[in-house]
Amino acid sequence: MRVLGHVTVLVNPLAGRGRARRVAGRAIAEMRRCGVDVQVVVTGSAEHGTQAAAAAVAAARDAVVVCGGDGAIAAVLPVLAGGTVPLGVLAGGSGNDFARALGLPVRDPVAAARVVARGVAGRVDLGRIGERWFGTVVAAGFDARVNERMNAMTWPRGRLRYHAALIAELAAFRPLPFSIEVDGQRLDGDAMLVAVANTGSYGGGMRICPDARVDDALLDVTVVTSISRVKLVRLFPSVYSGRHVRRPEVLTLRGRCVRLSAPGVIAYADGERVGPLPATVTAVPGSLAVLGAGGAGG
Ligand SMILES: Nc1ncnc2c1ncn2[C@@H]1O[C@H](COP(=O)(O)OP(=O)(O)OP(=O)(O)O)[C@@H](O)[C@H]1O
Repeated sequence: MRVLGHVTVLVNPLAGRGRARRVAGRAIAEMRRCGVDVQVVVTGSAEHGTQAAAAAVAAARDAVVVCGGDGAIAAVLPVLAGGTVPLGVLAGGSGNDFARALGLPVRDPVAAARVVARGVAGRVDLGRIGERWFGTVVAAGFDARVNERMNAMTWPRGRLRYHAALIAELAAFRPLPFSIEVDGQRLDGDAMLVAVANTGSYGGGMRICPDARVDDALLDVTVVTSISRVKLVRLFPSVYSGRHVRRPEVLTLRGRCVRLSAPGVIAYADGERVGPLPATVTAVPGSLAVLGAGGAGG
């Protein structure tokens, strides 16, 4: 087996509420056992992650490996996008939707370490929202509001906080007047949410755009049109299977360039706050080299 020479592992200690630290311990030991020279940087912020990735590329390391979740991966995309230094992923976040979409191991740190050590990279698409790169999904509307509300809460912890934010937002939410343009085709109307996806899921397996593929050079768009709260609650469980897209109140679109506008609506990408709409989202085919990519679709 050919083994990768020198890699830098960036550990996000916040990811997965501490899970990344445990994953890092096991995965790094396995990489070293395989003969990889591993330099470890525990990063204190997303900015620190970006800087450490830039330093690794400048130092001609063979790969930048992120031990964290989708947010920590997003932090290194400005450095790695468009280049040849591959990203390695040791899934240590709560959701790990990017790793899932690439078919990388998300529950087995030793298996993830072996994928990195093998050193075989494939290229996948990324998206851009404005000037910012993303790997998974841009969310705007109800789901982004839940995210926004959850980030402002300090209690309860974990999954419960998500559900508490969801219920609170549901009580307050009104449909939003969106304008959506996909490759020049415009659609105006009230909607609960719009998601623009490079890969199929967000939030740890919620398959909001279930047919999105990371290597098709296209973005998938899911629009949940204006529906009652009761219908929205009923729709929610089907997002886990992706069956919601079969319902008449859900529209799906596909294209290379998506323009979104809706007054006062905040966009999120890779679970991180981007800012208020309007925004232009584009697909950038083959822009990221990833170790072990090419195993799965999503
Ligand atoms: N390299 C980094 N080092 C430290 N903190 C980071 C880094 N990258 C991002 N962060 C911050 O840590 C938070 C959590 O990061 P991350 O997304 O990696 O884990 P997660 O939220 O548990 O996983 P997921 O996004 O897959 O659900 C981010 O919202 C961001 O504020």
